[in-house]
Amino acid sequence: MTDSDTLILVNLKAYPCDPVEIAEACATVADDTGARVAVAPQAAHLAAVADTGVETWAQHVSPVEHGSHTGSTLAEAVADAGATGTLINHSENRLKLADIDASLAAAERAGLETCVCANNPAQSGAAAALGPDAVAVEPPELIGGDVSVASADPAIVEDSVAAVGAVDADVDLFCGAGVSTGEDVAAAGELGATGVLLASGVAKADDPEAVLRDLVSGL
Ligand SMILES: O=C(CO)COP(=O)(O)O
Repeated sequence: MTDSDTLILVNLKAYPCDPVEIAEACATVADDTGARVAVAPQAAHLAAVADTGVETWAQHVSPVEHGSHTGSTLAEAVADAGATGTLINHSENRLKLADIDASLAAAERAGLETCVCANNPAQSGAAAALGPDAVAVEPPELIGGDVSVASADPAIVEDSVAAVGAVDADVDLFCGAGVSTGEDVAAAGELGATGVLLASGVAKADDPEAVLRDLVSGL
């Protein structure tokens, strides 16, 4: 990857890390290098993370509007807290097809950038048909592991790029699972991805800033 628009999205999931410390490291590395680095914390930490100045994403928005929806993650509330984008249908928070569509509508209503996650090329193409800004292919069996999707299963990335491009050339294809080094980022770019999603490589690191500097070296 050589494009500074390429996204490195750090999903903090529910890891026991300090979201503000990681957000500050991401903001520092983004400022120093011009790389696009974003953080997706727990919903309750969105405002604190956004206050660091880093690009902030939600991990999920619910397929609802304002109203009687206890326990939901309202897209407008996420945007008010400072998020500018959201994941939808992450492998660890799968939705029904109609709910992916309604979550996309909610995110668009709130002005959020959208990335729908998928397991494989067929799902990637189907997700692209719903018109998100991006689709992220993340093979569930590689999530949380040490081997990056781009080296363990390059065909899944290339085939997802093709599947998404065949449906809608305006939809970006990101990839994720096991990404933790600049080499992994470079390999993903060579396969046609314009962004990477990663979690454990940064959230579990002793020195998140050092990992981030290595990651952006692959752009
Ligand atoms: O699920 C992921 C990002 O959304 C990937 O997680 P890991 O980077 O821990 O494999």
